[in-house]
Amino acid sequence: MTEERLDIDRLSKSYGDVVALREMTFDVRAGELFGFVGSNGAGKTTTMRIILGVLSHDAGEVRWGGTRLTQEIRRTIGYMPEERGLYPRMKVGEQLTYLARLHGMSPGAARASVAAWTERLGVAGRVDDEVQKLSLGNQQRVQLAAALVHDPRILVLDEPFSGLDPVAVDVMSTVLREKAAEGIPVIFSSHQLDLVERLCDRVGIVRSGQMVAVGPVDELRSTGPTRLAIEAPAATAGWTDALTGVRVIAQDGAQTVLELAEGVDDQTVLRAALATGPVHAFGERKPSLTDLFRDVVSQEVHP
Ligand SMILES: Nc1ncnc2c1ncn2[C@@H]1O[C@H](COP(=O)(O)OP(=O)(O)OP(=O)(O)O)[C@@H](O)[C@H]1O
Repeated sequence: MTEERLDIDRLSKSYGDVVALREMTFDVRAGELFGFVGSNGAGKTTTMRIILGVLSHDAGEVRWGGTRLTQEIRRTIGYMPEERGLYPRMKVGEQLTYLARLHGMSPGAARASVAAWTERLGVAGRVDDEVQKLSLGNQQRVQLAAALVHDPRILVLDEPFSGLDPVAVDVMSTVLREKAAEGIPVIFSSHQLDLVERLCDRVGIVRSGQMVAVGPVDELRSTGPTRLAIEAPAATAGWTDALTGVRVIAQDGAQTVLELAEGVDDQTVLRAALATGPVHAFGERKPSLTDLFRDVVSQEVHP
């Protein structure tokens, strides 16, 4: 396979007795923004660190364009580590130039790239300040600049949105979309599911070190059992009790959200709702990414 695609193929990793990854498998295609989600400890950071080569793994491999990742390919990855990786006492501009040079850029190209990215990310006025003098959000902007400054061919970002104000979230989102539009595969982890749902081409949900659902958000939302949202103001609690294969997911005032088992006829549910009095709304409700995530997490195995 020569397509420019990052293949994460059956990665396994244990830390002593703790199994962090169990044959983690997915791919990130050139030009797509891939959201990597999962509960705390599900294995996202471990996967990303293995992709980067800063952490060893027990089995499996990572390929780029069909070739097992070499150090040379890894040098072309732009990485934003979760623990962040800037030198607190080094000046922003010096640090970014140093990183660009480390990735093989000429002094002139490095300086131009630093100027362009600090401007773009709104920290151009801080290039002569030490990193530790910046607010956390601004440090994060610098951290993104550090991932981008060497013109990477692949972007791997561990929770890039955490702690950012809404304006910075917009800037970060736009930059990531642009990078994907340039044909770069972009993978990022996040717990901000609304944002992931809005931004990503595809999403992967991880549970206990395994990829359990992957695909475009719309596709994932169309899978699974049918859910109905019904607004019946006269209905009292327990109005669905007599219905077989019907589970109440949420009850909020006049609105009830139900999940139907396979083969349950929604018209039977409608008749039951009408038997309670007027029905003001009745329709299918697709789960949000947050709903899907909750479903996945509720099946979590705790070793
Ligand atoms: N250095 C380590 N030593 C021992 N166990 C570790 C180490 N790093 C991670 N783990 C364990 O490996 C598992 C996966 O952790 P990882 O940090 O990859 O999860 P995550 O999905 O990134 O979580 P979060 O959303 O909280 O950042 C967890 O059970 C964690 O406790």
